[in-house]
Amino acid sequence: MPTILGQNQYGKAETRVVKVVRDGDTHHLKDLSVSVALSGDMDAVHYSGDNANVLPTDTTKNTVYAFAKERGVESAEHFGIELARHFVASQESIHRARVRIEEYAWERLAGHSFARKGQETRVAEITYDGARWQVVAGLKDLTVLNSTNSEFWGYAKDRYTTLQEAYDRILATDVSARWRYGWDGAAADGSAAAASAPAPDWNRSYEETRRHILAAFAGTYSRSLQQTLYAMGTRVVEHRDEIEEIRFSLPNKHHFLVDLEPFGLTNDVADGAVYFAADRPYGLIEATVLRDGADARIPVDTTTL
Ligand SMILES: O=c1[nH]c(=O)c2[nH]c(=O)[nH]c2[nH]1
Repeated sequence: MPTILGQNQYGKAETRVVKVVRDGDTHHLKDLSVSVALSGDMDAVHYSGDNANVLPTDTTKNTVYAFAKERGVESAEHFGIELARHFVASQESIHRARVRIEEYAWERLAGHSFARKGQETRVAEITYDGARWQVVAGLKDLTVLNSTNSEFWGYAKDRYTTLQEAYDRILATDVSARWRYGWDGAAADGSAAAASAPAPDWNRSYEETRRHILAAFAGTYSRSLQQTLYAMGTRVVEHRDEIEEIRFSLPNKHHFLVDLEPFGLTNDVADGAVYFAADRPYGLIEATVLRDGADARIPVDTTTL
């Protein structure tokens, strides 16, 4: 044989598992990406396509979900130890298991509302034509999640609709928002004297707008992400006189309850539910909320800003 097989390993990479444990109105969240790599007696599958020693990668994924349900996720380390031991102990052909885990940290906004730890990106776009200013500020990658108080049902259905109605789902998004300030540097009499119209306190405005967005996200009982978007925009425009319009681009980061029935496990939202966090495709919900009478000037393709 002109070749021999060298080091090899296989498994499922980046299984995204979210576990929500409810303690009354206080929910506890674990959010992991788990990558399993197995190795052992794998000559035959490579040399001749004999799969007898191959525990499917699909099974390693299922095991991650089932273990999250049955054994819980006390820590990434402990969870990884349980998994690695299981694969080596239960399959004669597997001699080594490497489990890599990334854990995403969330900070609590309220009982069941969370923001991903790590600062979002603040953005600003300033335009000046020699007479007037336009300032559009915003943020992106502010990841938030409500582990309850979100429903989606009563939607239009056609022959291609398979989505099940949801009465208690996870609502998660990466908030991207752009807001336009009314300030244009003009004096009250309309003359373009930049010095005569005081500019807003940009830093305070940013912090307050961010705070209102988060408060509206956490405080809105949501029947759709569209409704939550409108509530966030309304709250900003109502509380911040200096802002004329705000535009959101919100990916709907779907979290699906994992079907654990094949493993004899129930997976109920009320009892330590395990979710599959899908990354794509995602719904993308976008809209502008305007002060009544304001011009819509924020470009529609805000993500290029
Ligand atoms: O909040 C939602 N809005 C939608 O428009 C939609 N569409 C969908 O499939 N799920 C959801 N969720």
